[in-house]
Amino acid sequence: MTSQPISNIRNFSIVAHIDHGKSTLADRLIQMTGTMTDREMTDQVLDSMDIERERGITIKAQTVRLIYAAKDGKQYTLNLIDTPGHVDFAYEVSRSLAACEGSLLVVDASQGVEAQTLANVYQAIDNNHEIVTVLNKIDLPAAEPDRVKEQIEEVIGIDASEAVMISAKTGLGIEDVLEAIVHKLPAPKGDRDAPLKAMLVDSWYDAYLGVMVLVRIIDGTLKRGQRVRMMGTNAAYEVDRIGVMTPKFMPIDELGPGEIGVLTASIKEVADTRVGDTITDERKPCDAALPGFKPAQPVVFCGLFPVDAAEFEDLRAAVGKLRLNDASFSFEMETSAALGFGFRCGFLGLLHLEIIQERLSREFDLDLIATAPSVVYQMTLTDGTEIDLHNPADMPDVVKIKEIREPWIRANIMTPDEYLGSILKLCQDRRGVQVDLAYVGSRAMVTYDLPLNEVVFDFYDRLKSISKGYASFDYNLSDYREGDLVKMSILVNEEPVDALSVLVHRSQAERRGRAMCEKLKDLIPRHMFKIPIQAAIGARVIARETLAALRKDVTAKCYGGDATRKRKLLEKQKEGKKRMRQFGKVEIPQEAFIKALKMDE
Ligand SMILES: Nc1nc2c(ncn2[C@@H]2O[C@H](COP(=O)(O)OP(=O)(O)OP(=O)(O)O)[C@@H](O)[C@H]2O)c(=O)[nH]1
Repeated sequence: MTSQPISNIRNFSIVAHIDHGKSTLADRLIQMTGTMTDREMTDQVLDSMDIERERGITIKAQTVRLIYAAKDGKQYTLNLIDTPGHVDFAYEVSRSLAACEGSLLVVDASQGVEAQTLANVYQAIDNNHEIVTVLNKIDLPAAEPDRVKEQIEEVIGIDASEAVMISAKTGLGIEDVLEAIVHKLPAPKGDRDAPLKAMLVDSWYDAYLGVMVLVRIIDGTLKRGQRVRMMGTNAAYEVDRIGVMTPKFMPIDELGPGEIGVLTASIKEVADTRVGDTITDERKPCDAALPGFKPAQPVVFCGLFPVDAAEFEDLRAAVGKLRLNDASFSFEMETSAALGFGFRCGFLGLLHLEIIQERLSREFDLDLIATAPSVVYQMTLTDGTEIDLHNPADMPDVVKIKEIREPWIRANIMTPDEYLGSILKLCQDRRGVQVDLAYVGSRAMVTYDLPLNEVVFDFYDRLKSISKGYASFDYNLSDYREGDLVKMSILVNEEPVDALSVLVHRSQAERRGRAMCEKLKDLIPRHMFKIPIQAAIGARVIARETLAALRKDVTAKCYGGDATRKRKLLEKQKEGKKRMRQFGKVEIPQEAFIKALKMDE
């Protein structure tokens, strides 16, 4: 591949609300520019992980270089950086955007602007992007392009009169998108003769090539064999390979200013690379690193334990493997009185947590118990020590605590008018503080400050069910605020089950405690004896349920009868047992740990 003049390069990303058609459009662009043959196109090329495809969400940002012969007779190199479509990965999104000069704003013409459309497009605008508005799904009978254009102008405040109308599904209008990219988005700028300055945009692990690092060259050139230094981690490497993704890796000799490509350099783990870091020449470094470098911080933690204690080593190997490819996932060993050996894991957010759990059970075939997700609390102790608490089980004695602070988020919710009342109530119940309420046509746009603690568990599920799926939600971590938080323990048959203890706001403790006891009463099977289930703060019991004793043995009714039937029943019971955990004399099913925490209001 010959090197292009910088004026023929366009770097762009696609910003959209989930499901508005970002991946479908990306695939069409790849197909139209002949980068791949139809046979090579799997359903959606850019979302390559199984779970991503199944759930239809983009998790890891990927990139692709397209060669487009435009109507003006010139050939252009278009670099598309795919951004993850979820708030958990906000920092990755911000770095991907910082690597481009423009964005395609894709809006579903039948749905209009949603919460994530706003969050993402504002980020693009913050990065000084030129924006090309694309209205997708105009093939749908419900499409209302004129109304949506108006809405975009009104809500986002950008000119939508020249919006490109397309159907990514049928292929209509895709060439217009390519022309708009070439003519409306600016070419990158950069100085070829300056020392190398490149941004580390993303990294991932490839089974054949090892750790691959996606870079955007700002100034200078990057060549094979060059010695480079990462300015944030201060590690130095010799570059083994340079290439571009088409979307397959294709080796090239050199990357110049404005270009986006990939390097490999015998880097052992993805964790050795930091998104947002600046890469420079070891011998002739640039003066200053790029601004805005911020290592990813886990915000949600939970314990993961094997159902079968013998699988602990398998779990250790599995989390180690996942970490190879995901620097933002962290873990350390943990022991629980109730659950034995496991790991305390840190995640960027709830979706991230769910993805990792799912991968562990699916790809590694592990049966896991996950404890209640918890946020990171900051504490000041009476002796002045500051600690970060990741696990409610490690909560210091209350007399030693001077102050507890919890993370708050600013949430944007967009919803059809008719669900607004219930949504406001939900936010209010979760200790929310209303910041703003505005209308866009018949849709309400509410901004709330909420404690992350109240959102982590099932806020999103509740929001979706209240609004029949129509409300959309987006958030940013804002600050830490002091809170009157207490540790609530759950006792089953008088024994505390540490994996079920949670930190709650004092005002919510009784309600949460009662709900958890009621849930557990339904989730724990009856035993031969009566089982008290209690919620307590310190020594004070705040809620109690009693699970009545079971009278008969399951096989009693086939006494003297058919032996096969009896064996089958026992086997069935054994199967059930595998998913149970013994607590003192009581067996608690695996599913109880998560289900007990869900609130049906
Ligand atoms: N009718 C119609 N459906 C479309 C069109 N474009 C995409 N879709 C469908 O809309 C759904 C979502 O499309 P995706 O491309 O996966 O959406 P996305 O924005 O990439 O979603 P994330 O990857 O989760 O961010 C899929 O079922 C697509 O088949 C279109 O132009 N017309």
